[in-house]
Amino acid sequence: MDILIYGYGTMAGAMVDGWLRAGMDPARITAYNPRPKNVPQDITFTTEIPDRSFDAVVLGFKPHMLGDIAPGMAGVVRGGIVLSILAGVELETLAEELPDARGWVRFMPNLAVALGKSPNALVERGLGESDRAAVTALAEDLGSAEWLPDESQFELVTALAGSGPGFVYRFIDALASAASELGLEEAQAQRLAVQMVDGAGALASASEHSPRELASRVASPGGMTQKGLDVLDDGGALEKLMTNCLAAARDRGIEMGREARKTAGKDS
Ligand SMILES: NC(=O)C1=CN([C@@H]2O[C@H](COP(=O)(O)OP(=O)(O)OC[C@H]3O[C@@H](n4cnc5c(N)ncnc54)[C@H](OP(=O)(O)O)[C@@H]3O)[C@@H](O)[C@H]2O)C=CC1
Ligand SMILES: O=C(O)[C@@H]1CCC=N1
Repeated sequence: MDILIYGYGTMAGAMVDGWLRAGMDPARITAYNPRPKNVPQDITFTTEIPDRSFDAVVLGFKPHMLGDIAPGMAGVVRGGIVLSILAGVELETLAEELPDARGWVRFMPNLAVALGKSPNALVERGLGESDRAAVTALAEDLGSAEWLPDESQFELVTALAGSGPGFVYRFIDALASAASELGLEEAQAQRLAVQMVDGAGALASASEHSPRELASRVASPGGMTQKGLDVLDDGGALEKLMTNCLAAARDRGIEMGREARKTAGKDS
């Protein structure tokens, strides 16, 4: 499968890093961006829209740009598979805007693709079995492939797994700032917070126990951790905060989908 990256920004660049890290032949990757970008050696880069089609085309631009950009993409997607990382943009909109493709996939990664550690949410229209297997392999090179049966929860999944690193980074930052506020040297607080989350995440991944169970294993009866957990749990504070956080992100995704349809002239 030869791949065109159409719009080489932060996320698409991280996907290329991940695929190369997983051993993909760089000759399979072409990247188009209207302005020059630093790209890994050995992939092909161009600031001109290629005049041929590709097996798969990753949409790497901003969601609201789809309506303006799609007409110029007919040639590159002809007969291929569209892999859209555009937040909020539905399969229906992709199929209407890029009708020359043979299949459309919403492929929602996060920035950990660069390390092969992203859960990648997937939902498709028009793929046969072998295309689906090929897309699964592309996702697994970047972490894992999580196919969804339909799009109904895709914005929520995007909030959790796509935006999620942003929420975790904010949590790490808050932990470090709090420790620094309470007297620890700032750089050391940040180092400790980052390494702690790294180890805790790895343990949660490897463990047979749920995160809830792991938390109670950390909290020795009558000890320090329980006192801290009591603050987070008071009135369901953390759970309420996270529910509001995910709902706000999800709802923005739904709104962005509407905006993309409007820009594409498909909605009022
Ligand atoms: N950042 C993240 O963690 C995630 C992002 N996404 C999705 O990834 C997409 C890109 O986001 P992100 O990487 O953060 O944003 P960036 O701004 O880094 O990337 C957008 C890219 O689109 C390029 N671009 C601008 N105009 C055009 C055009 N006419 N044709 C082709 N490319 C164009 C930009 O080029 P230039 O810089 O030269 O203007 C830039 O390289 C979004 O749709 C977003 O929803 C999905 C999951 C996670
Ligand atoms: O913030 C955004 O809209 C994109 C989608 C998921 C992560 N970044």
